[in-house]
Amino acid sequence: MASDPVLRLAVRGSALLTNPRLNKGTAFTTDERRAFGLTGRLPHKINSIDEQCQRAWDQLETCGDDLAKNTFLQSLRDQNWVLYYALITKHLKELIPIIYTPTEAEAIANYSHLFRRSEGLYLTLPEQDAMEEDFLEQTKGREIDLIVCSDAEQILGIGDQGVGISTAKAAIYTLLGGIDPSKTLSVTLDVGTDNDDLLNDHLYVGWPHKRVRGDEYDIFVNKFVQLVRKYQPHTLLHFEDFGVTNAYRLLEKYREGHAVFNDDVQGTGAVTLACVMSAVGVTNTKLSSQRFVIFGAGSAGLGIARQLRDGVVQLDGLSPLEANKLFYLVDKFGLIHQGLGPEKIRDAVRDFVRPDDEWAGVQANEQGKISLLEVVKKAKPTVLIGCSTKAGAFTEEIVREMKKHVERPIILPLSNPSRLHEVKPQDAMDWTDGQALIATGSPFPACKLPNGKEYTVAECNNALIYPGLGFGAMLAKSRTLTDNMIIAGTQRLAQLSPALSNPDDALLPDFGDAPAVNLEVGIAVAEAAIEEGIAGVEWQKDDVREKAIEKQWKPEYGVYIYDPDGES
Ligand SMILES: NC(=O)C1=CN([C@@H]2O[C@H](COP(=O)(O)OP(=O)(O)OC[C@H]3O[C@@H](n4cnc5c(N)ncnc54)[C@H](O)[C@@H]3O)[C@@H](O)[C@H]2O)C=CC1
Ligand SMILES: CC(=O)C(=O)O
Ligand SMILES: [Mg+2]
Repeated sequence: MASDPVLRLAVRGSALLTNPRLNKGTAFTTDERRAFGLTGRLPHKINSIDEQCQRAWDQLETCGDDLAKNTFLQSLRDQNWVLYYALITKHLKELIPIIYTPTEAEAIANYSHLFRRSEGLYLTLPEQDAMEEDFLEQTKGREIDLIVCSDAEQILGIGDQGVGISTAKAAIYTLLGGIDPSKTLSVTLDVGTDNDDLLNDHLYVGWPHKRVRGDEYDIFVNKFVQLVRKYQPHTLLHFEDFGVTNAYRLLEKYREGHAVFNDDVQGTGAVTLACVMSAVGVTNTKLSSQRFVIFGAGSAGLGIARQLRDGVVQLDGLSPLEANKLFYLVDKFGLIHQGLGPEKIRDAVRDFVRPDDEWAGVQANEQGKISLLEVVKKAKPTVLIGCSTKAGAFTEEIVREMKKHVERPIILPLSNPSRLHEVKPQDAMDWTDGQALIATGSPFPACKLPNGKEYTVAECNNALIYPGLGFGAMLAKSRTLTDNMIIAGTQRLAQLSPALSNPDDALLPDFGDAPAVNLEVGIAVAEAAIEEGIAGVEWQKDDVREKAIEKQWKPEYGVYIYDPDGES
């Protein structure tokens, strides 16, 4: 579906040129220029979208570095949505790392200094009396499919940024999930920040106040969620980069009765399960015969542990209790084991706490921690996953120790951006004599193998699956996003893994194929919703593919007809 195949518009002149959803720039046709009062506002030549893309690409290439490219693309989006999405779609592999991880981390860290134009809805705690009015100002009369919101407490691996991320995540929904950008809304929930650099920066654009927590925070977030439920009850509500305690609490609190999704928990869990399923296919073993060490037990780490555990239960038939025993979680206090005591063990990790007697006699380090190295020595993991933000944590000693006990170690350093990865893929490959199966959170170049061949490092990033999960839930008009729907999407992703047909190939599909992959994920998710009886559509499972293709938004210009009674 083109953005708007035929649109009847009452907007004219500069109001049309400054509306990024409607603006076509030099692509307005002669008839449109005459009808909308644009003849004198545009140079003579009428360009095709391909010519516009070429011009934008040439300009982009003059930008000095990736951050400047990110800023350029941001400006382009402010001017012309179709051109922005068309350009990135044409150069997906090169430009996703510019508008998303790793460059987006730098853009968010510099948000206040790069700020040019408002984007989405800003809801600030001290101004919450006006929240309903502000919300309606941006949503009234609009049919919104998706709201991406963030309180920016744990942005990627760079921590508390006060404001940021939602717009990049929403753009990915359009690029990789085919979701109409006019049906998305990015929301910043500004509850202050504990980042002193921002608080001391007089150009900081957010609310310069310590981050508000506790009841006051809950009331503010609840007010927002209730507005979504009241005015946009069918919208998918996507939570991104909340701090770990809020991430789990909010997901549990709101997921019943509304399609709510936490990307860092569920999206990361799903893509990692797909990746491990693919690796297990290469090693010709089963999920249930793995031993998993997860380093960093925050939103992502715990989401991964739960999703892998549920995968073991659903796919291999283990009981949840048996499946829990396959996991060893390591966080700031070292291995999470009973002896740490209740103040160091969050409720959410309870399923995975190791018994003390199992570790009797194991050497704790000088701070009393059972270190990652000791865990690797004793647990002999087949899968080592990093989501700790601790760059270089998978040292040579640790990786070599892992290799002693397993022929093909599965090593997934997932922290973002690239500089925070727990190990460089090439190092992990060298230390395992070319035997490691590797995927990373941000894009990395291929590794050189001892036999002179190259190994493609898959990007295990939730963007390979969350746009499809969201699209599928929306397509089926599902009231909730259930675990079954997520597993269905995950299995479809795993089936598309290149390693399935060639064990030397990447563990996950290439990001250049991410739109087609997410479409397949979306179809699987919508089919699962229909099977579960929770879809809100009249049509049947057999119709899903056709409906999905029909609903995909494409960055193409529609035809505009002037109509004084049309959209103004
Ligand atoms: N590849 C992907 O799709 C995704 C990657 N991530 C990445 O994972 C990382 C973590 O993200 P979140 O889970 O959202 O953050 P988080 O703050 O919820 O979790 C980080 C965890 O690591 C622990 N940690 C920090 N330093 C440590 C150390 N030295 N040793 C052991 N544990 C340590 C923290 O205590 C915390 O529990 C980030 O870099 C993020 O970008 C997150 C979501 C998706
Ligand atoms: C990819 C992502 O969601 C993160 O790094 O937080
Ligand atoms: Mg995230």
